[in-house]
Amino acid sequence: MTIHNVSVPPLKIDHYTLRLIEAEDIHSIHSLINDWNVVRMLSQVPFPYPKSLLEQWIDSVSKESEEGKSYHFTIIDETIQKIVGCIGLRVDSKDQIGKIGYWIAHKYWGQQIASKTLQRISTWALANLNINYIRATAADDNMASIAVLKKCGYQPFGQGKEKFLARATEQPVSYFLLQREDICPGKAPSMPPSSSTPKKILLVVAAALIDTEGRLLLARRPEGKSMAGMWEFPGGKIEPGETPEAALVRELKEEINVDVSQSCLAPFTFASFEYADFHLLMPLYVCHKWNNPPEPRENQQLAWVSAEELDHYLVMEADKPFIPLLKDLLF
Ligand SMILES: Nc1nc2c([nH]c(=O)n2[C@@H]2O[C@H](COP(=O)(O)OP(=O)(O)OP(=O)(O)O)[C@@H](O)[C@H]2O)c(=O)[nH]1
Ligand SMILES: [Mg+2]
Repeated sequence: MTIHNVSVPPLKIDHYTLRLIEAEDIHSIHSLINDWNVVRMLSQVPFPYPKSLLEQWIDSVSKESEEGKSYHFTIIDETIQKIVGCIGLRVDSKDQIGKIGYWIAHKYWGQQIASKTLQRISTWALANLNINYIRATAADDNMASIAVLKKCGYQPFGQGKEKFLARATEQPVSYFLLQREDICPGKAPSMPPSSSTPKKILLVVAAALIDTEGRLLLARRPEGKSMAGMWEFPGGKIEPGETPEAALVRELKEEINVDVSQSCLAPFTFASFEYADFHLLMPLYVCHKWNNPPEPRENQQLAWVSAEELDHYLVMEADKPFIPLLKDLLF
C-alpha cells in the first residue's frame, strides 16, 4: 500500500512540543535517561546506559523515521526550553499496528506530561500512519504508566513476561491496545437503531475518480475530523439549495483542487448507513475526466489505489459495500 505525503511536523500539546529526535539531543537525553528510576521501567535499556549505545539507537531511529518504520520524538517543555522525555512508536505495516513507548525524566514526573503527549501522538499516529491500532506494554509494577495508558483510552488485553535489561530479570507485564474508535468519535452504533428514535438524514455526495490506469482515488480523513485516519471518497455535505452534482463539483474543487464538469459525473451507487448521530445518505458518482492532478487541500493524504490494493485500505463503515462493486468496475 502506498501512502503519499506522510509529513512529520512538530506536534504541539499545551506548552510541550514533540519533534523527531536529532543527533544533538544525545547529551540532554543521556543525562535524563541514565537514571535507575527511569530505566528500571524500560525493558530494552541497560543500566548504566552507555552513551555510545544511546548514540547508536538515535542513529538507527533517525534512519527508521526516514523510511517510515518508526517515529521517535523528544518532548520539549517550551516554558523552560528543555527536553523532558521521549515518546515514540515503531510501525508494523503488515499487521497495521504501532508499538509505542515513552519515558519522562524523574524530575518532571507528576506534571501529566506522559498522558498529554501520549494522547497527542496516538491521535496523530492513527490519523497519519499505516496503522489501525497502537499497542503498549507496561511492567506490572509501573502503576504510573498503567494509569496513563488507561487515561488515554488504552484497553488492557493480556499479560505476559518480558526481560528487563536493567533489572536483569523477567518481569510480569500487561499489554494495552488502542483502536481508532477509542479516541475518534463517529463509530456506528453497536445495537440496531431503535425505530422510536429516527435520526437526522445527512445528505453527502462523493466521487470515485478513476484514472487511465484503472486506479481510483481515496482520501484519508485528516486529524481533527471524526474518524480521522479512515479512507473515504472525496466529497462532502450537500448544502441547502444545492443539487448533488453541484455540491460534488464544489467539494472536489475545495478538497482536491480538481475541476470537473457536472456532465462528467455518472451516478454509480449509493450508501444508506446508520451512524451513531445521523443517518448517512450518500450517492457515489464515478468520474473519469478532470482537468488538473488532484492535490490535497485539507491536509489529507491521497492515494491512487488499484482493484487489488483496495482491501488494504480501511474505508469508512458506510463505504464497505462499495468495495466489491468498485472492484468489478475496475477489473
Ligand atoms: N466525503 C465522504 N464522506 C463520507 C464517506 N463515507 C462516509 O461515511 N462519509 C461521512 O459523510 C459525512 C460528511 O462528510 P465530510 O466530512 O466529507 O463533509 P464535508 O466535506 O462537508 O466536511 P466538513 O463538515 O468538515 O465541512 C462524514 O460524517 C463522513 O464520515 C465518503 O466516502 N466520503
Ligand atoms: Mg469532505
